[in-house]
Amino acid sequence: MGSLGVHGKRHRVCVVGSGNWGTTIAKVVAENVGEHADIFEPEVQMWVFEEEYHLPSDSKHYDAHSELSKKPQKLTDLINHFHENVKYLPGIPIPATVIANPDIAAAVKDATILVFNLPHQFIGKTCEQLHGNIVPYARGISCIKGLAVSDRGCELFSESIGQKLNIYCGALSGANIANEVAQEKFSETTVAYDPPPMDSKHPTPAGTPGASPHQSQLDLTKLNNANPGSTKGKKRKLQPLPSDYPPLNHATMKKLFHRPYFHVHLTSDVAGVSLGGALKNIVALAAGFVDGLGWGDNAKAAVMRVGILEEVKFGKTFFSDSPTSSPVRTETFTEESCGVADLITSCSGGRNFRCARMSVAEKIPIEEIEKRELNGQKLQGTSTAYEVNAFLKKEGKEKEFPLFTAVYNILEGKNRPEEIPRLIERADEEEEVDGHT
Ligand SMILES: NC(=O)c1ccc[n+]([C@@H]2O[C@H](COP(=O)([O-])OP(=O)(O)OC[C@H]3O[C@@H](n4cnc5c(N)ncnc54)[C@H](O)[C@@H]3O)[C@@H](O)[C@H]2O)c1
Ligand SMILES: O=P(O)(O)OC[C@H](O)CO
Repeated sequence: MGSLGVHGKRHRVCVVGSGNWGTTIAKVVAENVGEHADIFEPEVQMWVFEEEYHLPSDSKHYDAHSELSKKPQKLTDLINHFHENVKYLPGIPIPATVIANPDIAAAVKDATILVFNLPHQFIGKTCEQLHGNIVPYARGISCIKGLAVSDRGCELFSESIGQKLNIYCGALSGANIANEVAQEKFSETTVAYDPPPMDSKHPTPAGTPGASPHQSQLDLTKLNNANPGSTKGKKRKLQPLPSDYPPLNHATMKKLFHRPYFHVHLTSDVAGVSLGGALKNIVALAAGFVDGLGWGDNAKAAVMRVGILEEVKFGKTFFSDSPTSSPVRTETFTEESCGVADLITSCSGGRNFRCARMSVAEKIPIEEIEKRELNGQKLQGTSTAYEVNAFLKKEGKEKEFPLFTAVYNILEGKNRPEEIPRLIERADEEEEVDGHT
């Protein structure tokens, strides 16, 4: 079972969610905890939103004589029997140390590291179920690509999870199409982790990359800040991690997520990492729309160019003074996997891109394509486009984000994909052209 090293206790990890990416990350984490038995418990719990699943006859596990194949079975039973998520990540073996658990309270029991990985529309309800069931000194990492928009404003999921559960939560995001990572094809990712220093016996020295201006604070008390893109919550104090656990710092996070085929870069820019992952899904829809028209790579490059600029502008406008993490850095979008690299991969082969392309090419609503093509997986771009638009409207800034606004209006049927060039045309150039005519 491994040695305890110099610390009395080891971290127990639970992955909250078990979809296409949730299962992939559970695989990554399980491989790593097995290699770092002095830091982590060897078993990884994976909470599964239980459902019945009937093995398709083309599954390699299908056996006409087996009870498991004759009728629908609980997905958790199938995952634990075959060590494969036969519905959401078929064909990929996962370590036997990943335990699929339908009971959320049991799955998170005693877990000191909670990895949140489920479609963003389900996180609110899931946090309600978690409330009161986690250890108070647990720490989180959100792998969710989306934003929590409410009448309180626009929050990062790392912030909203942190608020709801009174824990610190960082973020993981990158150019990471799940199936490629699951097949161990080389990818990079970005992990943002910027907790108060009490968890780390070796905090990042101030003034060095990865250091945070907030590392001298033990509590997250600036939460009534006037920044519209920040959490406007109640004051809260974090529970320190007991000293008999290994420290939870950048080095530990790297040991948890880094694989030879999945390279992790650590940063403290939680807002930048989260925003890159959420907003690129809107841009991927736009790329799919123009591709669905048959317009080719130049058109796609044009929407990607405008898209990355709107991502940075959104971050700078609304998250320049995040109370719970360092200010957004432009470099996070340009230099890290979670920025332009994720935009490129998502606009090449992501689900949002592919479904938007089919929707335009076949003239079928994207929700129908999602149901037909994704076997229960969820698009994040469509709801994010609506949520971001509601927030921009409230802030009176729709016109300042023409691509995000165009995607929303196309989904709403108020504009057509063919209008994208006009909708994203730069105002100054329109004036110059007018002046010459
Ligand atoms: N799939 C990818 O390639 C990928 C890569 C990186 C990041 N992400 C992000 O990771 C997050 C999770 O995506 P995913 O691909 O794992 O999910 P997914 O798209 O495969 O969604 C299916 C999951 O949703 C769950 N679900 C359905 N109804 C539910 C409910 N009512 N409550 C709770 N869960 C419910 C299902 O059980 C299943 O686990 C998303 O924010 C996504 O953007 C996905
Ligand atoms: O398939 P998508 O569009 O949800 O994108 C998947 C990942 O986010 C790509 O990094």
